[in-house]
Amino acid sequence: MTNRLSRSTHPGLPLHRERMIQFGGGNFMRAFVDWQLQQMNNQGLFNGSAVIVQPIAQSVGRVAEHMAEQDNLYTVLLNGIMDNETVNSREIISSVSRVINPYMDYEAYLALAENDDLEFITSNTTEAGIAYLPGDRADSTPPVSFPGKLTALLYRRFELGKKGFVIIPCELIDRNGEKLQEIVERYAADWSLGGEFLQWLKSENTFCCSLVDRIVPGYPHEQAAALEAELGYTDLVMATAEPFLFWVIEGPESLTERLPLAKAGLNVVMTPDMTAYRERKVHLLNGPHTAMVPLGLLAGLATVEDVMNDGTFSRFVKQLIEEELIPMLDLPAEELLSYAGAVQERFRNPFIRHELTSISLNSISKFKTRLLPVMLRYQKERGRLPERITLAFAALLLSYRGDRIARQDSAEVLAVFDQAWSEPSSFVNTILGDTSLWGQDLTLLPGMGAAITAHLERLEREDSRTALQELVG
Ligand SMILES: NC(=O)c1ccc[n+]([C@@H]2O[C@H](COP(=O)([O-])OP(=O)(O)OC[C@H]3O[C@@H](n4cnc5c(N)ncnc54)[C@H](O)[C@@H]3O)[C@@H](O)[C@H]2O)c1
Ligand SMILES: O=P(O)(O)OC[C@@H](O)[C@@H](O)[C@H](O)[C@H](O)CO
Repeated sequence: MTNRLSRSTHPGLPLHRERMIQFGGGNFMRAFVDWQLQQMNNQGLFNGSAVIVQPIAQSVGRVAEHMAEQDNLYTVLLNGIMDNETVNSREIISSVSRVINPYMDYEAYLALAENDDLEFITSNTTEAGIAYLPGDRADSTPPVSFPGKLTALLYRRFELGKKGFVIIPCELIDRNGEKLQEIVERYAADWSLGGEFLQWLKSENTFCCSLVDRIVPGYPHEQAAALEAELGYTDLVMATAEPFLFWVIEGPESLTERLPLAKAGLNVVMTPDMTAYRERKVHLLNGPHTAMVPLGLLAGLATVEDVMNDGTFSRFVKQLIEEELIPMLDLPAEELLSYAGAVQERFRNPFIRHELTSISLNSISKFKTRLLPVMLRYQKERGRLPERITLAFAALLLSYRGDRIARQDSAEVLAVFDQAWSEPSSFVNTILGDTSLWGQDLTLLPGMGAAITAHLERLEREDSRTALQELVG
């Protein structure tokens, strides 16, 4: 039994002044944003830490408690192949100062507004976090939603007559910075915070849209005991990640100096327009992830690596990318092919276990943003449906019957499926026609109903591997 990681087991690790407020202390943020702060600190380029704010009442995975027990230290383990070299690094991250739970200590949370050193705000509260919650109140301690909490903090900062923040959300939603700003302004209006505050919000604060990319499977449950022996200490919040990292920030040129990520050698791009980067990533990385999940799970596969090591499945992924996704994107084909090649290498990473079930969370909304737009464009341009996306779509609908694989989605979405599956003969029509799921009536798409019906029948008759084999050869 080893000792718990702490500043006693590792004396001498630097303590930095707080320069960033970070909403959400999940695996991703700790292995992405805080890991990057650490790299800048290692080179003397930032000399700052992040103070994490817990965005919801419950501490997911008891991260807040474990961080406190470990003096806010934790380990990031990077495993993979980078520039043809095997990377297996372990680093103790000391760039988080503390975790504030605003549900337990709201005053400590609001007191962040007093600290002039704090100039950046980041967040990852999952796709669900950047949302307007009708009825959220200024006098709740704290307001329920993340944007509500942020509005309260910004208002306190304004009242103190201090400068604003550079705000960089990392949630995987399109135009995340703009959406967050929109909701903060809506609360400012709802809560009658006044024209001067609105003016300060706009002129003193910069909301940047951003796009993040790093695969972070998180806590290595299966290897935890072996790692503990290797590291010589116990760390209940260590996180595994791939070495690859990419962060696109749509922000002013001056940010390059203030947040010297690129100077520290990190793969970070500051750009006035991130649209092309977003399309490339969402459709060529997240899209195949979402397509492989139901097909892989129905065939009994467990991880992304299992999918890539299976001849039939990896052919499916390659064909999906090259024949159905890339031709529908507007960037130069050569650049897309090179990115897609790198993505498939990352999917093959032999050192990390990326569970299909962890990607499956909220698969319906993921299908809508990651694959449906490509499917619609393909149908429009080619006059027929893309076969691979359509088969994956059918597998997804089947998986939402809930009898063969476990579903992870909101109660509303599951209720729609339960209702639709209760009448199997009309299921296809009901589900494709549900505009709350797809934003449009998919029964109107020529050939869609018939294709989905045929695939569903086939997936019931044969397993998904056989169905795939017929398709990909
Ligand atoms: N893990 C990855 O490989 C990866 C890579 C890129 C992006 N992401 C994104 O990061 C997000 C978080 O992933 P993770 O691996 O850190 O997960 P995680 O479960 O470790 O952390 C989730 C975080 O979100 C917060 N949260 C959960 N529900 C919320 C809600 N309704 N409102 C506000 N906050 C909420 C939790 O408090 C926690 O801080 C994912 O949704 C994904 O969009 C993950
Ligand atoms: O994180 P999610 O659940 O939104 O999506 C699952 C994966 O597609 C995603 O985490 C990717 O691994 C990540 O976006 C890579 O940067």
